[in-house]
Amino acid sequence: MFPRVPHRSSTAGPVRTPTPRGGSSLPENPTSTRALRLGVAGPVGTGKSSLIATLCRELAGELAMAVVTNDIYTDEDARFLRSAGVLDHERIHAVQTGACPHTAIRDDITANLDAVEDLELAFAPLDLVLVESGGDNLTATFSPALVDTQVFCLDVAGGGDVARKGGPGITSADLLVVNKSDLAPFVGVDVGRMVADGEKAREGRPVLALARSDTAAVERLCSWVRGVLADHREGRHTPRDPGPMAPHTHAVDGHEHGHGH
Ligand SMILES: Nc1nc2c(ncn2[C@@H]2O[C@H](COP(=O)(O)OP(=O)(O)OP(=O)(O)O)[C@@H](O)[C@H]2O)c(=O)[nH]1
Repeated sequence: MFPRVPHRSSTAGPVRTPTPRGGSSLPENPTSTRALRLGVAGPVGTGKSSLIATLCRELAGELAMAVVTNDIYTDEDARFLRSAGVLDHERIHAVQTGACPHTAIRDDITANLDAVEDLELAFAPLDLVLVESGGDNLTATFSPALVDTQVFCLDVAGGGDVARKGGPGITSADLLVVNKSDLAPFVGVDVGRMVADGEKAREGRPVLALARSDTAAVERLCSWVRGVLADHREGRHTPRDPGPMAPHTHAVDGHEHGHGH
């Protein structure tokens, strides 16, 4: 896809000179920081790939972007994004985790960090790299060593009570998205209630009700990304760790392995 490059430190350092881009309301990159790395996590099927496709569609005209996807056994999410035609195919890199998705975004981030850094070098200067986690459960969050900021995605069809159930993604991701709000009338969910539950759990951190067909909500999502990117460029953004998942075990090939996290 593109040449492998030596592994570099992932810290936000002066690795590039900014390129002004037409149409962006963002300030130029005064500190020459590397791209903002934005993770999108959440349970299976909540709309992570679609949210990333929407961000690419809306922002690729003003920001230089690339995407890393994670799937356990396939490259299906990368193929979905390539077929959506939202970015050049080479800017979308698939990581096959071969294990539970949180392993690759939190416990051993090497494959993802390599993919992010390869894209940043191959397409320098990039403004924004989106990293999609494989679909996991309510406890999966990104390591702050991999991404600078993270979105946790729920969807209304998963049940109106999910935002109340807590877990580090819901309570502490930088943005909680209550996705597919257009489906709420069909599944008997009160989106306002779900958003209020999320806000209560998050002590003021933002919650956004989103549907890809809702242009006002999509614009709010884009504005949030622009705001975090501006903070990142100005050195005002500090990556936060939403917190580890609970210790648990997985049965693999007849034996179990545990995660202490
Ligand atoms: N109605 C509606 N459907 C949506 C929306 N966003 C995504 N979907 C649908 O929800 C399904 C799952 O969307 P994906 O984007 O593949 O979800 P995902 O979280 O990436 O899925 P995994 O990678 O398998 O975990 C697809 O059928 C999408 O078309 C939305 O805003 N509204």
